[in-house]
Amino acid sequence: MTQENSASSAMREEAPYGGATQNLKRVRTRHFANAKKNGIKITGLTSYDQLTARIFDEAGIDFLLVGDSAGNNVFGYETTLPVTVDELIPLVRAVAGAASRAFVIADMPFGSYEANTRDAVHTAIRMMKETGAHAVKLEGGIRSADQIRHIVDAGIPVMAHIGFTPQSEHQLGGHVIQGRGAGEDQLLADAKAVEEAGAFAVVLEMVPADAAAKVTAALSIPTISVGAGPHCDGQLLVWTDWAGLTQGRIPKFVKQYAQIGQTLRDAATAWKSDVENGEYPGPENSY
Ligand SMILES: Nc1nc(=O)c2c([nH]1)NC[C@@H]1CN(c3ccc(C(=O)N[C@@H](CCC(=O)O)C(=O)O)cc3)CN21
Ligand SMILES: CC(C)C(=O)C(=O)O
Ligand SMILES: [Mg+2]
Repeated sequence: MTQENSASSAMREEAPYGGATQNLKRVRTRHFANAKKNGIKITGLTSYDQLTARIFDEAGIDFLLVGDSAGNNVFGYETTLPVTVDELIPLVRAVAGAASRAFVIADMPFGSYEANTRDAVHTAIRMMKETGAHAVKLEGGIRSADQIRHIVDAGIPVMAHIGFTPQSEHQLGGHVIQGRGAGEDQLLADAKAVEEAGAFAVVLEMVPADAAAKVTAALSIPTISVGAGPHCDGQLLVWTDWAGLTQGRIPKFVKQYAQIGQTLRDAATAWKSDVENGEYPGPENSY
């Protein structure tokens, strides 16, 4: 039996107990393909540090994306545009070092791949060499197909990202849903282009569910939804949105699974009060 066959039959057995890749030593690109073939949903979260990486890895999340959304969530920028490769690399290294099972993907920052295929390959190689990531992600469909092909030719798996692409939010005119009406043909053409260029999966961000369903049916590679409805092959969210840590406007597609922000605020308030009242540190916290 080939490795391919044993992996997919193993996944069929595991499916009822814990998702696409539960008992695997390390998630690989072939498991993304197998999951689509077998109708098992793929799960991903962003992560920017070793603490969350370890927790999400232990929970069995299939892949961790070290997103340039670190610009908002770690560095406090208003957009992802100012993020540099040098800023992102230490975060990717932290996540890759902490994840023993999850597939770790390094986002390519704005300005690090668009101008030409040389820049794209150079950045992707830096990411792999200096971080221990297993793949890179970049934004754009037809416009990024040459870059995807050249990175794949260098031996690096690429996750594509189409629909709403935050690095071009000023061109798109804000956080606008993509793939509506005539935009559906563009979305399908972009999806086909990244598949043909060799991407192993494609993120669809802020796309109507029915358009995402058509893309998912038209592609052999898995589609990963970020606000693209239930018919994609997998789901991905920005962890700080999902855990209730982000301040300000949260997109409608996010469902919050925790209220970490409120938990931390309550903890800080209680601790401040205990210190001021002389209740902390007690004898049990003193030498
Ligand atoms: N996945 C993701 N992409 C992002 O670009 C992003 C995040 N998450 N989380 C943090 C911030 C917040 N962002 C967003 C993105 C969209 C809306 C939003 O309200 N969108 C409208 C739809 C807009 C439309 O009608 O075209 C919504 O109702 O969700 C808000 C904040 C952008 N950032
Ligand atoms: C929202 C995802 C797809 C992303 O690109 C990021 O977190 O940077
Ligand atoms: Mg990103």
